[in-house]
Amino acid sequence: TPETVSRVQELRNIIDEHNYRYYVLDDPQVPDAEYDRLFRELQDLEAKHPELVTDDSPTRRVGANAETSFEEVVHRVPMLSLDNAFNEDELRDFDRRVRDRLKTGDDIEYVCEPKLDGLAVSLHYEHGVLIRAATRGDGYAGEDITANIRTIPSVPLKLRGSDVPETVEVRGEVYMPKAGFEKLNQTLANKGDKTFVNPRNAAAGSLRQKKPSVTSRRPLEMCAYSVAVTDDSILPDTHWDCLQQVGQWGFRINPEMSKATGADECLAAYQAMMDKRGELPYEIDGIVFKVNSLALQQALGFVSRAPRWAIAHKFPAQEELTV
Ligand SMILES: NC(=O)n1nc(-c2ccco2)nc1N
Repeated sequence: TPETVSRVQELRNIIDEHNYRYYVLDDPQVPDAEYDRLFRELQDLEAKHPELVTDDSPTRRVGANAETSFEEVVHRVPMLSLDNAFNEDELRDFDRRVRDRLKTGDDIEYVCEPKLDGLAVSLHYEHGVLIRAATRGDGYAGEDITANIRTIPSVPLKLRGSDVPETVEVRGEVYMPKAGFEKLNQTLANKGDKTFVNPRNAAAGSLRQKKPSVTSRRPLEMCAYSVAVTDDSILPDTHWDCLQQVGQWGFRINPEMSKATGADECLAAYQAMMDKRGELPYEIDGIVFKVNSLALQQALGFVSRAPRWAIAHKFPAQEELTV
């Protein structure tokens, strides 16, 4: 009946918004019991009216009998790796190369992002619906891990809001928070199973599962860090504003992000991030500085394997620090 159809649609919108508040903003608006009641009502209605079920329903995160195909996916825009800076001089060299290439004496504004130590993924949305998710692979082609990615609560199955582009590709890092990693290893050890060496391996192993139902039981999260491809819809003209837009579409963006102008401020941001590294709930292995202006990014382009407009300034390896 029309009432059922509208109730199903209303429940989906309400549940999507609660998921966004809970998993992306870490700021739930209702107690879990209220959420569970709404979710069960939607499940019951969908069970009674299977013809109403759509792939982007919040009840469809773990595909019924979906198996991950790991088919090859060619990236429309290559997912290139980042060049590294290991010390202050190399960071200053990067900033100088940027200014020399742009033939400007002005200080450059950068966005400073913690470099999450997880797995880079690329998510493709058409008409606001998640169509395909792929690993980075060799940068030019990766593996299809859509069924597994769908099980991650902080990955929107449908972009939030009304003005979403026809096609958009959002890239980010899938990672396992430290607490979830410790708990998973404890569970594995209790079962006599092999444990993971670090959260990055645990995230990789969890995304490599053939069964999405296994992935869905792993504490994975995703943080978006770039928009790669869109139709001719207008994107903001700075990387920072693009990320705010991606946050509005329902993605988690990193709350530790900041802006810095010139090499000195970048180095201050590097030190500040290193100082707070221990208390972050996830592992990071550096800070990524990206030229904020998309026009300047365009002008700088990429060298064969890495963008000229970004650098990953790595921390000393963790074990060295603990010695
Ligand atoms: N791993 C990580 O957190 N990354 N990686 C990039 C990146 C890789 C290529 C362009 O940007 N950005 C961030 N925050």
